[in-house]
Amino acid sequence: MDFMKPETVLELTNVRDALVRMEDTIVFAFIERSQFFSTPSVYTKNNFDIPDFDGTFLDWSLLQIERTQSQIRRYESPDELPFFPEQILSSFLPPLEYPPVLASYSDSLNINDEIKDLYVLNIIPLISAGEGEQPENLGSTVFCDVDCLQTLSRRIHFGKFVAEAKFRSETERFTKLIIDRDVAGIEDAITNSALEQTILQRLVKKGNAYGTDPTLKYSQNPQSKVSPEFIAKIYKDWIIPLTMRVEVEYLLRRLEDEK
Ligand SMILES: O=C(O)C(=O)C[C@]1(C(=O)O)C=C[C@@H](O)C=C1
Repeated sequence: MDFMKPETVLELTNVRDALVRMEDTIVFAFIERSQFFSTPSVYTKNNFDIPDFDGTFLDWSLLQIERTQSQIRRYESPDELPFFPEQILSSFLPPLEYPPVLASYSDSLNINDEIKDLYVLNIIPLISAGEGEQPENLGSTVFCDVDCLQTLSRRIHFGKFVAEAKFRSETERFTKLIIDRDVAGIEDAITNSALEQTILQRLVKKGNAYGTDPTLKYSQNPQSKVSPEFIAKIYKDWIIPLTMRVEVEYLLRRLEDEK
């Protein structure tokens, strides 16, 4: 996929290849986070006395990182969406002129708040080293969280590219479903259960392979760092359903923007 060449972005096979590649990034991000305990103090609002800031240490860190990364043009890329869209900065570098691929309302479809909440509530308990915290690891923990959140956000919002590719290849079918506001029909049209099964099975294999020291492969009991079953569960319960939600929400508005 090359965002300068829209035809490559609108090819569903290319979009799916990118999603497969992101599995690696997500599995490794979870493995990095698994070194640390759950660390509740970084997710508790105003637990630390942060000057001029009302929120959690995670929020503060994420915001500082986004402000820096916005200046190196991270959010000009059509596949990156900030958690704090109102507070990012513009870059001193020349603006990037990507040819538009997605509909004009695409940036306003942003479910990052929801992704952050479910990450803290549901994903951390499954991937962290256990309950509790070590005071010397607050920064390292949050750094891993930012990585996990950015990669989850990119993966889930990639649903927009999936949806655009599907809309263009079956415009008539989707146009009818959109006019009828037929959410169940849209869900049905975008679901590929066989592909989901393949993804979940591959994740268990990746979790095992990436999370285990390869030199211990033939030992009695090589321990994987994050349970491969939990990785598959996180995809099944949250990542895939939210990707589909993004697809549906994107499609429901798609006729506003007939190009
Ligand atoms: O690849 C697709 O067609 C998608 O819609 C993406 C995705 C996923 O999140 O991986 C979501 C729903 C489908 O059932 C299969 C896969």
